[in-house]
Amino acid sequence: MERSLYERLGGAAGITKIVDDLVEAHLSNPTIRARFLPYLDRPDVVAEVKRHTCDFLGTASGGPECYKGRTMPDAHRGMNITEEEFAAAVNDVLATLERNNIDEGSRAEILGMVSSLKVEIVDL
Ligand code: HEM
Repeated sequence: MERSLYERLGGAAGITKIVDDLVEAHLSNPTIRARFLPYLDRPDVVAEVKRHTCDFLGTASGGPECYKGRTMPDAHRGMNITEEEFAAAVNDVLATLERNNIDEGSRAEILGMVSSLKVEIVDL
């Protein structure tokens, strides 16, 4: 039987590493870094958002986690995130997965999931 996406991401430990790397990638990405810089003064908030993002990925990939963060529209409402910013964030996701040796099929699955969320995140 094929391994679940959760297993292919390396389970809880693999996902934690991916989310840590993703935040670093966002902070180095000129298109979106300004959105995340203010959080550097709030390590408690960063920890909470990271934990939510791990649970979000865990829940979406078939792991035992249960996402208890806000809905995507609630988390991003009022930010006026542009299509360009959304594309930059997706690029960070794909580059981070590749850097963590996640196979191409799994990367394509995540690209599909993330792309489907665009209407819940952009222009709110
Ligand atoms: C690619 C699709 C995206 C997904 C799957 C996603 C997912 C998430 C998740 C799960 C959270 C945590 C929500 C919570 O703690 O309740 C979050 C928060 C956040 N996201 Fe996104 N996001 C995406 C795109 C973006 C983009 C494009 C930006 C900005 C350029 C962005 C900026 C933020 C910020 C600043 C927060 C923290 C909000 C706060 O705590 O006030 N996100 N996102």
